Amino acid sequence: MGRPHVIVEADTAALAGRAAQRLVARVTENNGLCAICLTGGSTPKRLYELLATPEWRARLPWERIHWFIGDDRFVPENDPLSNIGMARLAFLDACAPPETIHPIPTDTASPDEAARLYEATLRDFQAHARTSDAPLFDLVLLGVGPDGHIASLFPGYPAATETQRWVVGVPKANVAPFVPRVSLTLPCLAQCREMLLMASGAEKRAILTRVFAGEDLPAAHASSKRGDTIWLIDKAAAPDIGEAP
Ligand SMILES: O=C(O)[C@H](O)[C@@H](O)[C@H](O)[C@H](O)COP(=O)(O)O
Repeated sequence: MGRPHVIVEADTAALAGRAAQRLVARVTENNGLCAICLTGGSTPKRLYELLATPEWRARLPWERIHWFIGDDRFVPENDPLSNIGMARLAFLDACAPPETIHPIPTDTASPDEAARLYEATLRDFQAHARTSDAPLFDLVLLGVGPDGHIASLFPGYPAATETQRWVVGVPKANVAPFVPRVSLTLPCLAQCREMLLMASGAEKRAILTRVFAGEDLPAAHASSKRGDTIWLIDKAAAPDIGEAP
């Protein structure tokens, strides 16, 4: 990848505020139905909680924003490991009309079956709810794991190099304890006006150094094919790559 566009904020609270501003900007520039792809993890949780506060809640046209999830564990939504469950608790259930929330269907027979159904949901949404020239998503949010994974695309596993399918089952990966997962793929995540990758804390500095050096890692291959790719990080996570713009 080329040198990424990097925004460095002072701390996690400032990072969440900047992410909320960008989300509002993406929604405001689209007068039709908006589509936002959420992610799991601790960093975005701060953003989600911020969106539920009266100040930010009032700034969003909730009835025309549709919420998807970039990956999830194959567990019920009320399991503490569920990404959509976390997002529901943090803001969706309080703010978003139920029909605008699109979870990965984990009450199905297998992760592969869930992937097939979710891909059909996404393709149907793009065909019928988006205007013909719009990419699938207005905004894709992502976090990065210490091994350079994004969503559930782990380095060295087939899901990370999938080129055709939009959603895949992830039956194993080198994390313990592992729970089978379902993940959007790089070609699916790339269909967005903005990809916003968030990372905070000193424990992310080493992996960001490797990603920004262009190592062969899923996080280094993640980019928007239809718009901007932005890394939003805090000072503690920032590698020594020069001054932020
Ligand atoms: O379900 C998950 O855990 C995510 O989808 C995963 O890709 C996450 O975004 C990264 O592991 C970063 O997580 P943190 O923000 O918690 O470090």
